Amino acid sequence: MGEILTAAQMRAKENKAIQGGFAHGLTLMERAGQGVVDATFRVIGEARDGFMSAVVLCGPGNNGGDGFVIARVLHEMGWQVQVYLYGDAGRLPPDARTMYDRWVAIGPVSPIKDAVSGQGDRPVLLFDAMFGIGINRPIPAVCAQAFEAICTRATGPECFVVAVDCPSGMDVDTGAVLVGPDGANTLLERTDLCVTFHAPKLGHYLTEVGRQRPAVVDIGLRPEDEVVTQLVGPCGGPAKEWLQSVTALGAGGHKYDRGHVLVLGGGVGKGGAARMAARSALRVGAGLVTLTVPPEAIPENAAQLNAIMLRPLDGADALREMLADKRLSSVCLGPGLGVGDRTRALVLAALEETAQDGRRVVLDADALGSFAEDPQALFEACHAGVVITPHEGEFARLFPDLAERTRHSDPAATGLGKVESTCRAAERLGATVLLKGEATVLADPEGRSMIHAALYDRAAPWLGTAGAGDVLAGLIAGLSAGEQARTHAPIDLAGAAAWLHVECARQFGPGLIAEDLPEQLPAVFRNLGF
Ligand SMILES: NC(=O)C1=CN([C@@H]2O[C@H](COP(=O)(O)OP(=O)(O)OC[C@H]3O[C@@H](n4cnc5c(N)ncnc54)[C@H](O)[C@@H]3O)[C@@H](O)[C@H]2O)[C@@H](O)CC1
Ligand SMILES: [K+]
Repeated sequence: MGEILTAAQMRAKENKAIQGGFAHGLTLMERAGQGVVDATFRVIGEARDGFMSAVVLCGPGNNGGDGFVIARVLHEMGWQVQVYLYGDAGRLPPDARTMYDRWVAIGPVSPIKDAVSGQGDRPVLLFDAMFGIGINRPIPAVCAQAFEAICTRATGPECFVVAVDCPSGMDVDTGAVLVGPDGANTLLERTDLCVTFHAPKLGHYLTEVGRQRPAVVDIGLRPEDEVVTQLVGPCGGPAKEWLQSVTALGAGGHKYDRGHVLVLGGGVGKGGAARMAARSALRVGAGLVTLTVPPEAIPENAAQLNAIMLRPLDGADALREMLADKRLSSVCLGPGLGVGDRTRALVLAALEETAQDGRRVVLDADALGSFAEDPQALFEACHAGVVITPHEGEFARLFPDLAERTRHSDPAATGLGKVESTCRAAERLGATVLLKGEATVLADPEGRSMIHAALYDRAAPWLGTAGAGDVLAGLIAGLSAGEQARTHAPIDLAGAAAWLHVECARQFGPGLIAEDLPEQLPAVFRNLGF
């Protein structure tokens, strides 16, 4: 899994390298600027004769410093480069000032307001080096206007927009674009490629910044030595190797080694969600799956199930008795269970029975909805083996204060990014939280956090379909049941489930309905080389 940083972590890393004497700020900036140019040409290919024009928009901080390096590197390659600066050159920070001086020995710098008229030809390349990780308020209107005016100049080729570190105005911790009262910021939507340094930042995987994943330039900083957020996935290596340890599939062995999942289902006519969860648990590798439902719902379920076993369940006491059998190695509650007292009692019974031995419990949908009036009761009962899988609405009902502060558009000092609020929720709960979305965020009470982004080359918008969440809950329960699960933290299993969920959707393609997801798993595993 790859590592992703907050702005503060990136700054700390740079400061440590510079103060520790491992790197000079100017060297880092030189590598950053050169790296942006290299990454750009890797994507667009070599320049076409006669169309070698670029514009670099530089800001008042070190992001602007990168811009002056970019301008110089392009000039040395024979490009015609126009450079615009927002702010006063006399107030640039020292490294950026040095890079400015090196550029002005080569070519002119115009004030950014000169670009607002839209005169001149559109350049082939437009570099946004106005603001990077140092932005703390919306970008000045003149910067947004100059950018837009260049993109919409009347003549010239379509320009390819490169965001240096991030589209200016993006808060890299939350992925939110800071927009002032005086205008729009079109930088995010117009960005073709974002090139960042050392490691992606959270915002790059909470929001799409460009038409493909951001390019990451190695500027010579050391790898992470502290806990940082991880990006779920095989991260360059073969997916099979990564999944082999997390799933029970590599193990072979007896069905009992692959665990026994208990899924609780709802009443008559409400059984589809739990059946999909159960089927997903079985397909993803659990050895056995039992669905347990109110006695009156047995005939309906019996008519639908074959490989999945079926047992009647009267209520919470009966569930306690059932869970006294420790061979039931993970439990999934919520899909189609119904909101209300019965579900509350079932959840509390399951949590109590599993608290001592750390058996894994997945709580989704109605299992969470049943605690909307009294989240504290859920917090008190949860233990480290639990994974909750709320969507944003369910999250807001359990953690109203955190949700309020996470509203995407709120860049105020009290705002929280999705990652930070999920971490706080996990801490409060004492259990793992998987907050669903295009960018799914996971956090556990040990302080680990992950993002699983269904963005860029892993976008699967058709996954937003009824019942997809029930499948995800079943996948997590299925991965949590086997012997192998004992050596993995719940967050790692939940992350792998989220990855497989999206992989199924991507391999199936548009037209997908939730039932297709577990049926796609065999092809997914086969294509991965299992
Ligand atoms: N030596 C280093 O520290 C390196 C820094 N790098 C670059 O430096 C960037 C961070 O540099 P900085 O910390 O200087 O921050 P930025 O260049 O992102 O911008 C901060 C500057 O803009 C001002 N500012 C913020 N919001 C503003 C607004 N709305 N209106 C007007 N001014 C505003 C701040 O007061 C500050 O002067 C990174 O994103 C990266 O591009 C890279 O060159 C790698 C090496
Ligand atoms: K930028």
